[in-house]
Amino acid sequence: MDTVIEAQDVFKSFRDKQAVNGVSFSIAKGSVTAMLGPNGAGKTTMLSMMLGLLEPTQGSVTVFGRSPRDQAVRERTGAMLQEVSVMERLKAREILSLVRSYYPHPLDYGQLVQAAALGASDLNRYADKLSVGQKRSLGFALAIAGNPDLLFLDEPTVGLDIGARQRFWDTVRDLAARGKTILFATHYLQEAEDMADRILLFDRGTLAADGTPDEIKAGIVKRSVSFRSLLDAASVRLRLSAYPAIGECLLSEGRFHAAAHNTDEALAAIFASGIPAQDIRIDQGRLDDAFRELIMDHKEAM
Ligand SMILES: Nc1ncnc2c1ncn2[C@@H]1O[C@H](COP(=O)(O)OP(=O)(O)OP(=O)(O)O)[C@@H](O)[C@H]1O
Repeated sequence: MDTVIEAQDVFKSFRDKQAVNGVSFSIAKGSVTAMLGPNGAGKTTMLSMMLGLLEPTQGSVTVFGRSPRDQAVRERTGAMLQEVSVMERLKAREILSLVRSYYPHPLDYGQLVQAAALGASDLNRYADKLSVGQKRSLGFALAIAGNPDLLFLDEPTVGLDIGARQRFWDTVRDLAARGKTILFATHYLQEAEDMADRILLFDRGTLAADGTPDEIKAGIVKRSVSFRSLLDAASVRLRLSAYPAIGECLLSEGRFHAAAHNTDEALAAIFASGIPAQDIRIDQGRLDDAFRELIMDHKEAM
């Protein structure tokens, strides 16, 4: 594995606040990783250390085998942070050209305009007069202006409408297909599930989980089979109790929900039990349930 980022036992404290508390991971070249976690979990602090904007209090972070502050590393790295500040008294097109000129091998101007999704008249406007969403799209174009090998995005789609969000992820997909390494922090579980091949789940400064979206779901998501039946709850539970494939069976709003690790075996058990079951559904569980559960388990363990 070609390692692009290596974080080893990283701690970061601000006065008496422990923002990152012993985090280790490595990021492989060409991977798309989502950093998930509730507010204040330490995602931005971790990103800032990978960008060389903050120094760890303890532990080490290397990018391309060097310090994130190294000039050679900075030239290969792009970042879109939560607060996109645009230079005053410069038009959008002027900022794009200026930022391109900082880099030895910038992306094509046309590609940047496409990523910024700005029309000719908006490109001619002063950047500080653009809407919040347009500023963020411009911020994204600036992040990729240097044709970076590594891209950091901190909650990149906040404030973008559906169309802009779609365009944004299409561009990210293109970049990933070209072997770029991408790390993004998000609160949107669906984005993490759709876009990332790996999720780092942060909770109060530590890593609560690390795996593919499927692994995270498989580890903790409760699958169940639900159905309606004219039989009463006691009879249903009594009949199902003979089948180890079925866990707890709850009755909610007229539906029985039978917990099961293997829903095929659970279905077979329901049929074998002779329970007259109707309107049978299989629920494979959802990532946001998994996420909530992980955070809860993690809190209890701490
Ligand atoms: N410069 C700072 N000085 C003091 N405390 C800070 C500083 N930066 C971050 N913190 C604290 O460190 C903790 C982690 O913050 P961080 O911004 O990394 O979380 P986050 O996971 O990115 O949250 P969010 O999802 O809200 O952006 C928080 O309690 C925050 O208040």
